[in-house]
Amino acid sequence: MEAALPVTARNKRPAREEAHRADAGKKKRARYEFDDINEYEMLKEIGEGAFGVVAKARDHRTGETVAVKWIRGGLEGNSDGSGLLPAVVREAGCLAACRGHPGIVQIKTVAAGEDTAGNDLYIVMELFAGGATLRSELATRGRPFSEDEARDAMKQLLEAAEKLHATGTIHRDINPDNILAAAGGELKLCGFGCATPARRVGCPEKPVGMLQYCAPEQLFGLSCYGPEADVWTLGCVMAELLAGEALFTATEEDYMIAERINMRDDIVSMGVEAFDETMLDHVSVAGRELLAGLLAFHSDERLTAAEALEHRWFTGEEDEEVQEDPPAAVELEFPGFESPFAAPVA
Ligand SMILES: Nc1ncnc2c1ncn2[C@@H]1O[C@H](COP(=O)(O)OP(=O)(O)OP(=O)(O)O)[C@@H](O)[C@H]1O
Repeated sequence: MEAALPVTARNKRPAREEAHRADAGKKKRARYEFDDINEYEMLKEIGEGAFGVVAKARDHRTGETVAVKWIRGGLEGNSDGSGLLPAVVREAGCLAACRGHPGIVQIKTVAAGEDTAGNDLYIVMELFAGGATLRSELATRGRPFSEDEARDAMKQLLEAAEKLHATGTIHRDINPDNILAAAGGELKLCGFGCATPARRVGCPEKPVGMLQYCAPEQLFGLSCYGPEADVWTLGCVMAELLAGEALFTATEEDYMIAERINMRDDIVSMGVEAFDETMLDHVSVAGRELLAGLLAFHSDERLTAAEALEHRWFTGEEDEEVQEDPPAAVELEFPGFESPFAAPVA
């Protein structure tokens, strides 16, 4: 950790209300209404984000305990959309659009402080008690989720994704580190730093988010992708919950080497080859069928979050159907590679 969060005193100065944007050397002013970070007393660091730490804090005005995500240099932005400010505005905007949904961490406000650290911004959120993530939860258990537990978790996550996608946003960095987990099984999606309005065209060529969870269309470097990319990552999360291990295990270095020598096919194949098919043998036919729908190689064949929630793995409509008409083996088509889900139907 490079620096500790500043412990602020109450009401040192009024809130900063103006952000400065550099525009080809000359300054432009963009007006944002920010809360005053000096109204919050930082109590304890509870997590680390890409641009600063997340801390438990108290709002002096209300006495409420909140989570404050510190974004170093958050006020810096350029007119071409680069820099952190546009990203913070996107993150805060995505969170604000999802306000009220129980599966998404709730934003309260964005704060700045003239006298704390020049260009820094702070996203103030509801505090999700416990500080555990799905990653730490899996590590603590030391065993996979049962199918019922995985169903409960995936329902919450798919409902959160359904809401997010309905607002026209993609998260692009769903992975077990960005899913907060409470002891009772309640989950909340966080880590919206890569979130962006869902666009079919104009996404950056380089994949964002953790590469092991990136959809094939991102890994292939396509510049057009949408909410289907989040659905793929949710498929990776579902497989990880049921297997107790990550689905794709190629390292960032493996991916980088493959990318550098322009072997984009290898980028995906490395992940698939690293996957041990037997890890999901115990999963029901309906569960494997849903996984295949979430992990459809071609994005236009992938289920949407809303469609996935209608799947019989959730609705429980499978038993009669299975007895009357057993479904064919669930297969995933990875061009050129054997399907990891071609296990025989139980
Ligand atoms: N509202 C919250 N309540 C409790 N803990 C939180 C909250 N938000 C984040 N955390 C903790 O802080 C960690 C980092 O969260 P953050 O949102 O910064 O994710 P990130 O993905 O690292 O950041 P970024 O989205 O900027 O890349 C989380 O893994 C979690 O442990």
